[in-house]
Amino acid sequence: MTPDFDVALTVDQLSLWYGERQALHNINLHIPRQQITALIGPSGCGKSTLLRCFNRMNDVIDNCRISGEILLEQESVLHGQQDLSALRRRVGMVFQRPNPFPKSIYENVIYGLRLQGVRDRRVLNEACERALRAAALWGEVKDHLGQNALTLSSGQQQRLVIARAIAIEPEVLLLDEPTSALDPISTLVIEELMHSLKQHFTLVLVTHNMQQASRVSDYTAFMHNGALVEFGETDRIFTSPKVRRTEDYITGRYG
Ligand SMILES: Nc1ncnc2c1ncn2[C@@H]1O[C@H](COP(=O)(O)OP(=O)(O)OP(=O)(O)O)[C@@H](O)[C@H]1O
Repeated sequence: MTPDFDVALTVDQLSLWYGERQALHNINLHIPRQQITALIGPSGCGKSTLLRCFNRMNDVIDNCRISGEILLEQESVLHGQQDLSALRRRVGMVFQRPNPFPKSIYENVIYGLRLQGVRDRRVLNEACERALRAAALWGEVKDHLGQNALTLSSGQQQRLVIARAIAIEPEVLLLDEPTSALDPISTLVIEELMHSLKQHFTLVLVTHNMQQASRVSDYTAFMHNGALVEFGETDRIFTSPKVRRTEDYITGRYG
């Protein structure tokens, strides 16, 4: 069925196996452009596995086999001529634990641009400021960009990692439980940040936190046992789910 929104990613009959064990079962899903889509579901249901398919992070896992297709703006992600580093420039990722490099704040942010061969100091400085502003960190770090990134608080480190990811202007940003290692205040800061980032990027968020999914996401996909059970606008999923299993999960009856 054609969705009534602009599509950034199309998942078409996607199945995935780790060795003999099937972890994703025939997933069909459209991820809306410049919106936040939350992937929710009980532990082990395949949320992170699906997220990792979007930038082919599963490629490094031995015995991982995939069938079906994912399209990024109509181009094949899984097959075809897609170059992995080009794909990952278009589809950035932020993990559960902040993982800045043991370098200065400045060098962290411009890391991807340096890899791309950008040398012009003015271009790098502007990109650094732009990314830090977009990641709501500029005000806190602008006077000590040379400081080692590991001296920042975890909440600041996570915003720095987001700045690093967006400095190269990806189309899609994948967020795998980005606040689960953070305190409630840092969590709220990142949630507000996600809200502003969707003006420029498509966000896909894996979260265990139902309040977070309902607070920040526009669309929600509920997964169970490797299958997509239900997808729709977040307000609808949380107020009138069509499937009993979704209702049981979001009302805390299991998971
Ligand atoms: N590298 C791997 N090798 C083998 N099996 C894996 C691997 N990664 C995940 N799995 C299995 O695939 C299934 C889905 O895991 P996945 O991490 O995607 O679930 P999840 O919904 O993100 O879970 P959680 O919420 O606990 O992070 C699980 O049964 C898990 O044990």
